[in-house]
Amino acid sequence: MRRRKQKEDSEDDEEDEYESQDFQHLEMKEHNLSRPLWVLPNGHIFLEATSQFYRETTDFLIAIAEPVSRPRYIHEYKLTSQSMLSAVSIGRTFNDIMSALNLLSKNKIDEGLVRKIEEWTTRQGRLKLVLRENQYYLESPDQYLLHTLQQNPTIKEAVDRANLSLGEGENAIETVQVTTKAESLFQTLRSTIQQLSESFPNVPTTDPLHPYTDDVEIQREKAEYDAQASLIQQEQAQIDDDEFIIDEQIITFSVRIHQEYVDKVRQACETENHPALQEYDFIKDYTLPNLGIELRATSTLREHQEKALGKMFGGGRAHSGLIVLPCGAGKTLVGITAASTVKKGCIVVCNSNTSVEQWRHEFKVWSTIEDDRIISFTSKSKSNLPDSCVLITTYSILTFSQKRAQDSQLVIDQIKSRDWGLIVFDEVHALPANNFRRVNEVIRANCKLGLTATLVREDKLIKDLTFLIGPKLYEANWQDLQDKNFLARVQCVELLCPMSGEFYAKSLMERKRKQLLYSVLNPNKIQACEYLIRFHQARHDHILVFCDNIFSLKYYAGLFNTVPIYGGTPYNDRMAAINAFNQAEGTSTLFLSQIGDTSFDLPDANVLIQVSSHFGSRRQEAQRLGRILRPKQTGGEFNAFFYTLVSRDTSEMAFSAKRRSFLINQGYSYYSVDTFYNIPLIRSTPDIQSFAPQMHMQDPAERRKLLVMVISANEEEALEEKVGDEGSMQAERAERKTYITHGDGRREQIVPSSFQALGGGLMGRAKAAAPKRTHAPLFEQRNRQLKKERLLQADLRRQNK
Ligand SMILES: Nc1ncnc2c1ncn2[C@@H]1O[C@H](COP(=O)(O)OP(=O)(O)OP(=O)(O)O)[C@@H](O)[C@H]1O
Repeated sequence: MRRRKQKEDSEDDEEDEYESQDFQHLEMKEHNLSRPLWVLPNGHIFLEATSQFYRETTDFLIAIAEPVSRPRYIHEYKLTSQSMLSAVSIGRTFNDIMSALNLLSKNKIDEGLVRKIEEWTTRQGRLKLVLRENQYYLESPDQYLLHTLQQNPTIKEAVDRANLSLGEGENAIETVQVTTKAESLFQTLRSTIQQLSESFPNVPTTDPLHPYTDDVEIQREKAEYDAQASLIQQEQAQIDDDEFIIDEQIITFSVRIHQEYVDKVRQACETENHPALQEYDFIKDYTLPNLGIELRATSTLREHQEKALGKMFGGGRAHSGLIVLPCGAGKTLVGITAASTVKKGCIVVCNSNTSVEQWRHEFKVWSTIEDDRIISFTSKSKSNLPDSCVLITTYSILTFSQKRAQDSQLVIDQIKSRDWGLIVFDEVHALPANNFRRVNEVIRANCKLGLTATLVREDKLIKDLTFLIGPKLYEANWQDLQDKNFLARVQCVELLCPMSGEFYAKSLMERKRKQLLYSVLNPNKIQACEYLIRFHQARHDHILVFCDNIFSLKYYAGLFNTVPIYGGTPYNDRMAAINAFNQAEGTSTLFLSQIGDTSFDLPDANVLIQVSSHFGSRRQEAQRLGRILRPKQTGGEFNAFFYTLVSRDTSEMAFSAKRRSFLINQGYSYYSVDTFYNIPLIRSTPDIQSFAPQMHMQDPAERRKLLVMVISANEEEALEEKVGDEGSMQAERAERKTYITHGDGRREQIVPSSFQALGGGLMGRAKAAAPKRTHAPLFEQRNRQLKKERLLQADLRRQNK
């Protein structure tokens, strides 16, 4: 595990790699001033965010390319094989893409890149695995490809089995479906280019971001810009004529495959280098019973939610894939709308019991579904399934591999015995791929939707998601949502705290793992943290303090007489603290371990201070930022504050730089300051020092006491808390033991204290409840520490004299 973590941290993602090349000799096109894109031969695309065509061009780029970095003025995207798969899955074709790119690019597009795009789009887009009228088909416009694929033994077997099960008079192998080319092209490119043409006459003059001012020279340039815009408009009209008004026919061939082979056939197509996109023709599904669910008349989708769902349901079929929206942008409503559109049995899988309850609540708020049609299946709640329902459960329940409680097993058997219209994977990025495979084994779902805030994962397992669920269908731009007030406006600050001399000196004598404790409990960092807490308390803010190391978390929380929230916090204490935080009228402060990264709903939090974190994890940084992203009604330029406290000259500095990179690429700017007086918000606030005299760590005796405590801590105490599925599984195990069967067959539930210690079935680690293992190396280590402690005490006594 440890080794894996290190691997995650050391690995650099492909996103980070950037080939530096000389692009001075790009051939510029006519009217390049008003075209918004630079398309480089290496597939990187740069968008001028100041362009009048910014909005439409962004929609187009999001559909065909991976966002690399989107700061305020210039956005960078990258064309990749995966992004092309996503583009093809939502109906883009090579011609669509090239027409739009040629129109929008300032420079002529490199021939090599054009060939690459052609290869990506034609190879990947040619095959679909379609569920139509309750039969599975491999579908392609390329008849030869379908024949070739049938040479693969698995696909051949799947086709042969399907033929065996055909009824008399049914058509044998291939069927033909016809659509017009004009129709399909119209549906795709039209939306992009027509929107562009509509916006051409409106050259902005008052846009503050726009580079044009009153200067005479600039006015001349602007006139030229206007003239170019109308020329491009004509060019666009020309494209309409050439590309759209062709009433040609596209013929689609399909071959039927047996239902039992669906996953194997997908795998085989992948191996043959022709990944099959999954589509579900839910309108023509007459086998699965319908589910009575509609969105309420009062539920109005936001623009980004509509766009995401538009991609999922393009062409009247449901496309399996991933939707990426930042925390707080309304993924839950996207999932609920998808369920209300498909109107068949739906499973939602989330990562904690708390999330299960939240989803249940939101289904009731946004949709008309009857109460008895929403079933929560957790370690605490189990019931029989009606013929069609929304089932909300957790990953750990579905993937639990040991013997289950009898009533759990009954529910699992019911889940396995039927087909589901839709499965929604919440927080899809957080789970290992083998868990998804296990979920796939348990559930047969016709369409799969993965929801996530970030597709960043240090271990590259994210690529497996494309295979297991489907390509990315939509990814929102964080800054755009912030500008529209759908997200809070966050100021990010990294505060560098010098290591206090005695802590630094002693930490050098320790092994790497233990050094972490010295950096987290660095008295200067504690002071900075306390200062920020007191400052924001005075503003009546809702403050979250994150610390992944439990030993330190307890210390920080202790300074404020607060209960720390981590895996070992008893369930009732935990919920009481969270409820108090959410209901507080004035200020409130919560100290959390990494179980707070995703598990709890804390909508009012607007300040986050992290004193320790999981190495260089960009995903955790993004998740944590998400904790304060819920839109806020108040505030000036910024209404949420994200602080990372870093001990100078320690490994924390390198990790911090890596953690920030994801958010910087989302357009957030970080202030790095070396004293809290330089934090912009604090500098502009009067009376900033008024509470300084009451603060901890001013008395040398208190610092020494802390130093002794850190020295005497053992290495295990320097470790992070381990959270995730494991905790929930342990809860499930504990839960199994909580039943006794009486002589008359009656079962009675008992809640043992260890179960309480686990947090009553929520996330958390049994570590706190489990007895500590004792063995020789630990004794030796302890002895070494005692010796060090005695030496230090003597040292301190000498200094005091
Ligand atoms: N279309 C909408 N209209 C009004 N409110 C909305 C809409 N969509 C979402 N919200 C509200 O925005 C808030 C955040 O939504 P939600 O919890 O679904 O976000 P999320 O993306 O799942 O965030 P997280 O990852 O933090 O759970 C909720 O209070 C939700 O009710």
